[in-house]
Amino acid sequence: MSITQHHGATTGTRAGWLEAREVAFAAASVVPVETVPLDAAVGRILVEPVSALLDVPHYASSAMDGWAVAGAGPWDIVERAALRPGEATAIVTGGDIPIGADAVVRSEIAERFDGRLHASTPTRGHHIRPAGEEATRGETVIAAGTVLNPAHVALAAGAGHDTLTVRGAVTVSLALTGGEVITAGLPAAGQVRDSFGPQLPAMLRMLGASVTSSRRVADTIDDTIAALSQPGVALVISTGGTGNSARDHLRTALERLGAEMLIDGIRMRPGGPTLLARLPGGSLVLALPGNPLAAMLALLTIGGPLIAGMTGVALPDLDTVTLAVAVDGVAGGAVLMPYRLENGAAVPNRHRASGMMRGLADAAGVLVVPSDGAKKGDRVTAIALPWN
Ligand SMILES: Nc1nc2c(c(=O)[nH]1)N[C@H]1C(S)=C(S)[C@@H](COP(=O)(O)OP(=O)(O)OC[C@H]3O[C@@H](n4cnc5c(N)ncnc54)[C@H](O)[C@@H]3O)O[C@H]1N2
Ligand code: MOO
Repeated sequence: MSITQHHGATTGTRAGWLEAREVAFAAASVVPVETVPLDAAVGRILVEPVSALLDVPHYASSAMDGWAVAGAGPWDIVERAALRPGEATAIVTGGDIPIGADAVVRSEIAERFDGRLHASTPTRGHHIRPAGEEATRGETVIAAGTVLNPAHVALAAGAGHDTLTVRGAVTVSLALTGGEVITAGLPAAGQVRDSFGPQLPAMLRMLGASVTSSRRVADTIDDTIAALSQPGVALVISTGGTGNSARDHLRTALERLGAEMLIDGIRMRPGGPTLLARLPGGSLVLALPGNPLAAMLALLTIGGPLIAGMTGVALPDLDTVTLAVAVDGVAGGAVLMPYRLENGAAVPNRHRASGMMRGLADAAGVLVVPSDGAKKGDRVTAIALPWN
């Protein structure tokens, strides 16, 4: 196929912007939940509420190094696990409070002489951490749906758990095309520094998926087919090659693999050539355009909903912002514009052409401007950025 031939044209009808989100969300099969050790649960979404398997703490303990005392002082010093009034026994922080003890006296305010312990008599319960102070047995301490942080998994350990059941991890294989792409140093004319290698794994992590493999695809049909059809991979995300030029093999590869086109282009700019396809084995291919901003906006448009669907959580909400200025639309679809906020209202950033990153790098979010544009003061749909 020659590059003068109808490049970027679609074989089917392009999806509307909102429709594309919904199609991507609905296309996803939920990854099965898994039970993982506590340290592997950080960042995952809890499926079942965590309840305390015992009182936390499960026994009354001392909050200080010192003396467990019973009744009023001075006290006879004994070495026993049960005290009678007028007796004291040494105790360390965290130590089990002896039966009959009323309080703990800190070591530095007590004096030992005449074989007895002297200090003013503490109030009942002083420096004793009662059992069940943090949670009682059976009490829910972490709600289902929580994204687990390091404190949550420590809390689960304290509540007696060894593992947690979390939503399945969405894993992604990346297939990056582009013979002109170089990964280090200064590019010569006709070459371009790789935008995707450094940003896609982090971006996908923020959207709730993790990249488990990444390969550079040669400009050949065979290598493209091999990259898209990896056994056991539920989601392949490719970059570039979505056009119809002689060097773009993606569509041909999908056709040869017998893929079902779920989204054959989106009525949006940049990012219009984005594809979503299902291979006969059930795995999904999200094909992002090669232009860096187009790819990021496509990922925000349908990548987020797709990963949410695979994770088994709700379709992400959209924002609405007030425009500080009038903006022009473009016939045929939504225009996505990274914006900044000035006095609480949105102003489109400069440097937002399809191949640029500056506008997005400094953005508060991305406006979704309707094809007929919008006036100053209008409320317009916006996408939040996962790093803001
Ligand atoms: N005749 C037409 N040409 C184009 C059309 C069209 O409708 N008719 N659509 C344009 C649009 S819109 C987009 S978007 C791109 C889609 O291009 P591809 O997905 O085929 O991507 P490539 O051609 O491989 O690359 C496009 C552009 O992106 C650069 N690129 C690719 N990979 C990387 C990377 N890893 N890091 C940085 N930059 C990358 C590549 O060098 C190209 O400049 O097609 C338009 N053309
Ligand atoms: O998706 Mo293309 O510009 O719209 O870059």
